[in-house]
Amino acid sequence: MHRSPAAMVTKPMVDPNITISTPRDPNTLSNYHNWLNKHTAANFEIDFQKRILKGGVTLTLESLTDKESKEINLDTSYLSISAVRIGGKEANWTLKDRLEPYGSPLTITLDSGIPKGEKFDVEIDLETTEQCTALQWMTKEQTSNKKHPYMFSQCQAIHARSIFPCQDTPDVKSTFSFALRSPLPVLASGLPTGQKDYANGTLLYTFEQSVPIPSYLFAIASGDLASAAIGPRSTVWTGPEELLACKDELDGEIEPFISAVEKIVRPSYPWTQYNVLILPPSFPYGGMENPVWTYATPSIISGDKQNIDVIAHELSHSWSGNNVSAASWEHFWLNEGWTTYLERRIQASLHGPAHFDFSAIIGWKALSESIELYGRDHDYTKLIVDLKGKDPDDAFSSIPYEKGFHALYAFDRLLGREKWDRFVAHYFDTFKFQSIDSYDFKSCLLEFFAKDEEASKKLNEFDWDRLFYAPGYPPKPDFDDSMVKVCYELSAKWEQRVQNGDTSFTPCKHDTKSWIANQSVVFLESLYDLAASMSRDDVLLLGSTYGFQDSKNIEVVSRYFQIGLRAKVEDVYEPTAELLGKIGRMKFVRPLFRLLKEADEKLAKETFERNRSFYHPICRGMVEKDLFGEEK
Ligand SMILES: CC/C=C\C/C=C\C[C@@H](O)/C=C/C=C/C=C\[C@@H](O)CCCC(=O)O
Ligand SMILES: [Zn+2]
Repeated sequence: MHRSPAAMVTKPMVDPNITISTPRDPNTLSNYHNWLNKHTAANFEIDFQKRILKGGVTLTLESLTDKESKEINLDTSYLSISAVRIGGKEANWTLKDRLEPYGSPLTITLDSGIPKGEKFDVEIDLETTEQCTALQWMTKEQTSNKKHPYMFSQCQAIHARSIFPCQDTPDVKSTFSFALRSPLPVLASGLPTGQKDYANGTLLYTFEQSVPIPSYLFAIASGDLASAAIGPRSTVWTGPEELLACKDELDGEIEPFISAVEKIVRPSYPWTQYNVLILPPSFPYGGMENPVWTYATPSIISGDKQNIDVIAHELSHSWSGNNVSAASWEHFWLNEGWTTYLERRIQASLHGPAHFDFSAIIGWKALSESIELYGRDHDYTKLIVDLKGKDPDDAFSSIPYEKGFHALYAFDRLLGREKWDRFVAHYFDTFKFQSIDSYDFKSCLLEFFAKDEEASKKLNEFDWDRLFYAPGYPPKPDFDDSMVKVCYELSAKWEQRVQNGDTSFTPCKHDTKSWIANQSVVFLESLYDLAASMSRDDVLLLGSTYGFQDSKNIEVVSRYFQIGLRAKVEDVYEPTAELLGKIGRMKFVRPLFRLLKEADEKLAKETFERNRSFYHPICRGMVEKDLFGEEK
């Protein structure tokens, strides 16, 4: 995702007089070092009319101290809580003042401490509110067939607390049961266990997640959903009108991905089913690795199977992130770096090694854009970031993905593939079902090779401080550039034409004929700097010759619009505004809005206001900051 300087405006900091004394994770107000959430039972009615969830949660907590703590602090954000019970009796509780960006801690005071290891249930009755940041509610008019309303959640990074009180930290994992009443089909991040109790046009949908998961992997969705099989343990879910296109795109693709990862990691796929929910276009990310059901943007359904690498990525999270989890958002690279690495290993295994390098070259471009936007010395360009008092959403960029990938790929090359792969299997097996930080990763690697003199010498000489704390670019390896060479050769010809008026090169549709869509992406990205000097004729010729302007592949058409906006070619302004009303994936929306603002600020702001309710609350907030800064 691209960042604009406006998006980096610092938020009000937490009150310095309040100590957030939790080990490892500074982004929770819960005292999870005193109490540990072991199981979460979520019981909600999905009220489409009021746009709220109403019901409650029961948290099974274990005391981690021997009667020392009498206070339980849970994360909440914009919740309406009506009762808290322990052992069936009303407890003494209060909702403290809001502390940006972490919300209002729910403090429950006990009459007496609880012996270490003892477990008890805390029942909380609540409703979500209009300000909930985790849920998007859509009217039936906002859906594609306009027949039924729709709702879905996105809890990463710290939005679960706006659905239910919890220890909202990836350092805590609990099993989950879900009981969700709705007039429309429901999905959740567990295995389905049935539908029952028909009442007033609604059913109770139940799910169980017996693998402990962190709160950010809590996920629910409900709407007019249909499903089709896409593999022996996989189904795709989406609106009935979109189902066949989604099935065609994904059918038969999942099992080869799973087998490719299982060749290098352990344990085998731990979540029983791997299903995909294709969401409405306002879904703000490419994909979200919710267990059992990956949530994905419809923009990956491009009809050419060219964007299903997003699914390879989300599936890889089944091991990295969902099973072995970063203990705090400061070590997010452990989730995303490993996942990006595994995703590229899948591509190499299915399509050949050049695809590993091709994807890494595209990733390097995304990395450099993020680093340049933040500035090369910015703390958020480090592998381990300092998020004390910060909102993790503000630190999100391609950096943990790509710098994380380079950290791991560096060890792959340093140790050699055979040794490294032995460690990869060991790492995922050692830390399965746990939350770890970068230092756990380091000691695991050092210990694994302790008896291998050659490997251990290399690892001890390795500059770990630079890896973890140096801002800016990581060392750039030599990539196999066979797949990008043709793209750069064509862009060199365009450069000659644009800058030196060299008309001996006549663009022709055959220039890109044998390319895959991502080669067009590389080509367009390589023209980005040149775009500022391109004439209207050049831009229109580029779009019409290669069919970029009408491409159904959003990765391609959005890059083409970026060129047109950079060149200030008015012909692309309206089509850009139109696209911005059809897609809410921030990867596309934010750079397009930023460039549209530079080209035509009025149109950019009008386009945002017109589509305000279409965007997901996370995207809405980010674009608002990008367009209006602090002025709103
Ligand atoms: C150093 C950053 C620390 C923490 C950030 C953690 C979460 C941030 C948050 O904004 C949530 C991100 C969710 C991402 C989901 C999926 C991505 O893989 C999508 C990537 C962009 C895209 O393809 O659309
Ligand atoms: Zn990811």
